[in-house]
Amino acid sequence: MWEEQNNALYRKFVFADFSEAFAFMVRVAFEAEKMNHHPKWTNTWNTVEIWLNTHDSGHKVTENDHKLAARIDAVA
Ligand SMILES: C[C@H](O)[C@H](O)[C@H]1CNC2=NC(N)=NC(=O)C2=N1
Repeated sequence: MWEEQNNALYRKFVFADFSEAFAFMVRVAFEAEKMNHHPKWTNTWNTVEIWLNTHDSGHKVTENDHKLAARIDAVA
């Protein structure tokens, strides 16, 4: 589930291994490009952590962040 913390939507995704995690990141990258809205994220082996906010709006959580979060859930 996404949590709101420090003006960002945050969620941690854990996969079976690095291949699954990286394939997810590729799917997210294409969704992000389509929206021109991009995640801040980290990857450590099978784990991807994502923070979403809108720097163009003073680093606040906006509708675009909720929209990208929903698209990320759909490709997870
Ligand atoms: C110029 C371009 O539209 C902006 O820099 C976009 C690109 N991707 C972005 N991604 C996110 N998460 N927030 C933004 O404010 C943002 N702005």
